[in-house]
Amino acid sequence: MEAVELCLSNGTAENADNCSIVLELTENDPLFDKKKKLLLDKGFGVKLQIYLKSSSSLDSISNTLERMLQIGRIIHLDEVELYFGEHDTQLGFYSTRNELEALNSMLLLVNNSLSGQTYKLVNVLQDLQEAVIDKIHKMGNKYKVEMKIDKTYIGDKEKILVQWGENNGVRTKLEIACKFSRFRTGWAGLLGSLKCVEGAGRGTIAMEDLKVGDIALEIPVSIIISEDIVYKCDLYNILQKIDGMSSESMLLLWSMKEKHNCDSKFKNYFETLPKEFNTGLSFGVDAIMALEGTLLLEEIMQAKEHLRNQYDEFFPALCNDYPDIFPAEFYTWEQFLWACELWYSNSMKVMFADGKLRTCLIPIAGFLNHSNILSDCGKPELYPHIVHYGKVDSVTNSLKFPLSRPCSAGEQCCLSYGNFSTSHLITFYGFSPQGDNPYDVIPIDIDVGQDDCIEDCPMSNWSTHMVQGTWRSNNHNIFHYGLPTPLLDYLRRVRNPLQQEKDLSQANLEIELEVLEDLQSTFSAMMESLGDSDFVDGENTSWDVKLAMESKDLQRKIISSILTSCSAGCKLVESELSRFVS
Ligand SMILES: C[S@@+](CC[C@H](N)C(=O)[O-])C[C@H]1O[C@@H](n2cnc3c(N)ncnc32)[C@H](O)[C@@H]1O
Repeated sequence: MEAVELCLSNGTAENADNCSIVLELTENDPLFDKKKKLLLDKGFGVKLQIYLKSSSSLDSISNTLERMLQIGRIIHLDEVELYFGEHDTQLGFYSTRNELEALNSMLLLVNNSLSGQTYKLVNVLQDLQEAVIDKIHKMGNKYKVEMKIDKTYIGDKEKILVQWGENNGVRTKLEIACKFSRFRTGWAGLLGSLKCVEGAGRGTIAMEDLKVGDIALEIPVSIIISEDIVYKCDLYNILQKIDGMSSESMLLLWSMKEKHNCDSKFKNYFETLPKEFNTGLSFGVDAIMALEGTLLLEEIMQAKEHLRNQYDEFFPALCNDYPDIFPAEFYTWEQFLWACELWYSNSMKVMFADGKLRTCLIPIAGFLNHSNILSDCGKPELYPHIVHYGKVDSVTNSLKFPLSRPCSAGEQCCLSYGNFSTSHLITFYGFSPQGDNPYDVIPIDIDVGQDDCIEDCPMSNWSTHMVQGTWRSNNHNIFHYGLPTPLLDYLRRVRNPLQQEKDLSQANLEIELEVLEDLQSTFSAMMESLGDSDFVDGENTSWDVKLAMESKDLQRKIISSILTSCSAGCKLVESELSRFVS
């Protein structure tokens, strides 16, 4: 899971009747040039100082917020959103994830500006704060999810862990549910749509109505499992002498032994962990065979090879040299894989008070599931309740999980593990999100040399190119075809480096045809390598083969959409070209 960092900075009070808030795109943003270009195109700079007067009316506050939001959205775009570059012109935003992050950054800026202001300015800032929260609420009404939980399913081990946590200073407004189903209300509810979540295992449910800013969960640093724990144990003296031994590897080896330790401080935590994680790293032979030709197969094989090399580096040497400290029965390849799956699927990156980022296991917080919601139009969305987490509060020496959007009593409270593709989620977390995931992209292997870069045009300079299902695009017109502009522009430039205007000249149209035919042949070959569609017999198919086939079908669906768009595009271009012939 990834921590989210803010890249906006806030300003200071100007005088008793004015204050300003500064929004800034920081230069260490890896997408700085591209975002800067977009900001300039929209008439903004990379730094914008917004002035608020104590006499500001509600209308002017609302306009100010809209302006701040336009900048905030661009600052919070991720690589995929920036590459595919389209935003929903009807709704006026890019994605629920982006909107939620932009709104919450605004809220943080306003909250920070509130301290130390004069009475009059506090009123204006509070109006702005309310306007932001109102926008967050309005977004949420469309996606209201209700959870049906059967409390008899709450397990004893989970109850004991929560009790242990509370005795050690954990504060929680969430309870653990072991089995639940959910159905959507709101527009979708009116349509009578019923959605069950299957296979998400345990999750966290709000015990009361939680507002934006409420702390859903607070974990003291003393019960967070981080590298500091290893430094205090008997393994450390040996591990520290091994060249290239990272703190992550030490933690893996520590957890393989600690789970057998009856006197462990974390015994209650280990008791709640599954015996098997069922991620892509545990796929059996049938599932691997079913994956032939897929990106998921590549991802799983690469990850497994890396882990196998790591295992072979340490074992059996450590068991042979120090059998008392590394008993062979605790350090089998299967146990190593279990520990890797634990750390991949349950760890979070945490910034500690000393400014160091450490990968940690966090008891109780480990029950938080990844947000995955279907919007009213059936589009799956990343819409987490908790966005900004992962930084230790140095005053309380605890990790807090504040709400970025409301969560009603009885609703599942989720965070985001990151903007991951389905193949990544299957490989490292063992699940495939519902419906169509915006991060399901197929990278295109083009060797983009330095000479190909256009210095003044950051939006055209991408070191990697990719495609996604063309059903996600709103623009299937000539010169677009539902395909990403950076890719099309790159392929056009390869054919004619001097092309400037996208007009309907014969030379341009001929290039369009070549580009589309080129893409068609690349993707036809990719489709062929996937073979025919497989039949899934729901009841008799194992979990891994089911996931493998789902993932293969998804890849087929994306490729098929590209082929359909290329062929529709060719027809459009040919029809324009026929004017020249006649
Ligand atoms: C950090 S744990 C969350 C708690 C977990 N559900 C449990 O029972 O221990 C991560 C695991 O939860 C499951 N999970 C999380 N979010 C999910 C989702 N949106 N859909 C399906 N499974 C999910 C996956 O198995 C994932 O590896």
